[in-house]
Amino acid sequence: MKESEVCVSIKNVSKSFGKHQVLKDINLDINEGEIFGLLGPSGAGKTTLVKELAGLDEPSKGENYLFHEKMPSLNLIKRIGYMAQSDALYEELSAKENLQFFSELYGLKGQKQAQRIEEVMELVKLSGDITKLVSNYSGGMKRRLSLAIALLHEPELLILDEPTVGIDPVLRKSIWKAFSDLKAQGKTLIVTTHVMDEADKCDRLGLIRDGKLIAVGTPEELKKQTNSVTIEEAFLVFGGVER
Ligand SMILES: Nc1ncnc2c1ncn2[C@@H]1O[C@H](COP(=O)(O)OP(=O)(O)OP(=O)(O)O)[C@@H](O)[C@H]1O
Repeated sequence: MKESEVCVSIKNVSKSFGKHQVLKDINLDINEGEIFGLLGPSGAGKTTLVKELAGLDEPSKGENYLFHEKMPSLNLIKRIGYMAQSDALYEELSAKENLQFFSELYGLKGQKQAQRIEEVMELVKLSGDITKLVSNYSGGMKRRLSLAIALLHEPELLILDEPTVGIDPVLRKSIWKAFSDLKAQGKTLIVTTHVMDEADKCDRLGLIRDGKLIAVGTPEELKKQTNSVTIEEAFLVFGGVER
């Protein structure tokens, strides 16, 4: 089998906000074509790390490389799709107008734009609500629209911060199916989550606690190494909690 190319390389990354060190010497490679889950409790540093990968923030120490280029880099913007934890949508516009606005930013025009808008809305099951104002969307619908926007320009790397928060289990399942279809097309996905059953669907996981990467491996490896039945249990063992 061909060795997969490294897509994301995090090298000795630390981040402090004032005196508060939020990321502590993180080293991690993520390969092309994998679904990589960043798992950790609230406040562990997941958002801080993915924001850096998306080019929205910079480390205090160390470097992040995407496609062998140091971030932040404007060259890479078109190759990345980023879905933030809080939805960055124009509430006073319809979903369609939001999609058109972001399409223009990515240089998608005319027939191609119309086609992509249709495809992504179909994927997140919002086609029937495309003309509604975003202010009339529910929280879960806004999440799905944000995901649709992140997918518009068919990025090679998707960075998704808690993509399924507020989404019901049936739809969550179809969204995870969409993730594995994207992976099958050769895309790379980085997904932050604190939902343990989602963690099991990732190819590999990075466990983050108090800004430290405490373990990396496939869900099976992590469970085996800790003699655990669930990822939740494995997480606790890696975090030093007595069972
Ligand atoms: N701009 C900022 N200024 C000061 N502190 C910050 C800033 N951004 C994040 N933090 C702090 O960094 C820590 C990590 O936050 P982060 O959002 O990365 O965690 P998280 O793992 O994504 O948590 P959650 O799942 O709740 O989003 C928290 O203590 C947070 O308060």
